[in-house]
Amino acid sequence: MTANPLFVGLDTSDLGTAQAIARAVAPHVGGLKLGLQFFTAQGPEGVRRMADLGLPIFLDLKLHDIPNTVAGALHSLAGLGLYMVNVHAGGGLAMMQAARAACSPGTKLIAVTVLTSLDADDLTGVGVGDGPAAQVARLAELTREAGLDGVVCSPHEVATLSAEWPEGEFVVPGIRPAGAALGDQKRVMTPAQALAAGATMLVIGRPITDAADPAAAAAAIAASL
Ligand SMILES: O=C(O)c1cc(=O)[nH]c(=O)n1[C@@H]1O[C@H](COP(=O)(O)O)[C@@H](O)[C@H]1O
Repeated sequence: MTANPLFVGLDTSDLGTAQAIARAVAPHVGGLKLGLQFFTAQGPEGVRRMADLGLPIFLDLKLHDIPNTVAGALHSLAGLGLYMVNVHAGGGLAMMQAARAACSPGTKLIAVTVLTSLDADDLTGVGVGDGPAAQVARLAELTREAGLDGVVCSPHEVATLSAEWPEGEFVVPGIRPAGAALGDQKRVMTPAQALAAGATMLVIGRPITDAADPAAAAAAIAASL
């Protein structure tokens, strides 16, 4: 874990916006998380520009494809000096093993278990009848077997998982300060609750980026930990 576990999620298509928020919150966060919206608009060059700010970068592309394609994508990312990248654990053991082999040695590789925007009803809709906790546990076990560094899970599962996998990385989105708008998130807790439950990284986007004063919002969250 980096010294400060708070990574700000910069979900914007605009490089200038991402740079401005990153500069404002830099004193209060441990790193930057760039995702699909940023990458589809700005590509690897945009990632390099963000890395110029000097903070660790978690590139959240949630890769999920056949093993050969995922491995190829990870080879393409080599050279960006990333702190962390992710794949979907639902891609299966062989895909995760191929990802492990292709990922740069200095980059942490983690797997998304069950998205924090899904609840038990949503899982039933995709054929998983026994709820988020059971599905997260199954996928975390598969992730560990594949030799990855850890998982993305919601704050609701992290206590059980971190007790069973003490050296694992537990990246936890679905974080909402008390009273904050949920948006599309369904399995949530506050930053302090998620950290106490065992998260090694907190990913927080809109509660910081949509605030009138992102620096103050990030500072308040950091102070609450
Ligand atoms: O892998 C992720 O980062 C991720 C996994 C997950 O299950 N849920 C989830 O919200 N995320 C990401 O975490 C960020 C959360 O953003 P906010 O909901 O705005 O705090 C977004 O950039 C999501 O893409």
